[in-house]
Amino acid sequence: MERTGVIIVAGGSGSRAGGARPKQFRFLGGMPVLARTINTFAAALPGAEIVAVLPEQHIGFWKNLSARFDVAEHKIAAGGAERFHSVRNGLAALTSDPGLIAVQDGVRPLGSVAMIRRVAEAAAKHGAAIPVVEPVDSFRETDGEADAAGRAASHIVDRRLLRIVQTPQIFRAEVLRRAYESEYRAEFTDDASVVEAVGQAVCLAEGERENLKLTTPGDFVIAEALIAAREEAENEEGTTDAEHV
Ligand SMILES: Nc1ccn([C@@H]2O[C@H](COP(=O)(O)OP(=O)(O)OP(=O)(O)O)[C@@H](O)[C@H]2O)c(=O)n1
Ligand SMILES: C[C@](O)(CO)[C@H](O)COP(=O)(O)O
Repeated sequence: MERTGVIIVAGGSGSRAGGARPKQFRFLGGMPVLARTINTFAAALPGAEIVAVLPEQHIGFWKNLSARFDVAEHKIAAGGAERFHSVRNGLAALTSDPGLIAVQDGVRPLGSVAMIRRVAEAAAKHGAAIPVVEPVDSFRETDGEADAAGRAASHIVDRRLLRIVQTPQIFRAEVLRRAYESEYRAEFTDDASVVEAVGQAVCLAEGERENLKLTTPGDFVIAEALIAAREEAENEEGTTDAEHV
């Protein structure tokens, strides 16, 4: 596997999840969310340089918290105003000049080692790859603002054409670095949108439905249940599942 740098963006405030501290520091199955994410990447991509991007005001807190757990080696960088700026700060903190760079949401702790390696292999082959899953709901696009009664005209969207986008999003290093020289635009909600804006085609790799982004309080309930089910399955087998850390 080509040498890979990993930027784990955890510089957000977690406003939709609520809680006393940003969601990346909350506990899941007895361990901080961010520690789980870091350890999964260390297992998937041995020897990778990992940078965790954190809200500046929580860097000291994370250093104390992570010292209490077995967390893989990682550097720390300060976050920016938007996810885009946090990725840019993470890029500046990578020192090992890797061939590939993976960008991962710190709050997606449940993806498997196999999936991460699958996306990395696709990126090495095509220059840019992201994990996606097929939606299971129906979608409507609204045609404008809702009226005073809350009614908006809308039309059905063909969901067979849609994919739900996840992370890690992995790119040839020079492609990602060049793309992040762009000015920030509000439609840059992920890294694929940034690299596409400079002309790079993005390969879609198979994601995982369980690769949840912890966004709202209910997501934590689902994630706890998934972790408990995995641990139970591992105990029943009497082995350690190397697929999930
Ligand atoms: N300025 C920002 C904003 C987001 N992120 C990170 O990007 C990932 C995905 O973002 P999201 O789930 O939207 O996290 P928050 O921005 O923290 O959540 P919210 O929008 O609810 O405040 C998270 O790991 C988050 O910490 C970041 O590094 N820097
Ligand atoms: C990067 C991402 O997780 C891909 O699905 C997503 O776009 C992040 O969105 P958010 O606005 O930061 O929640």
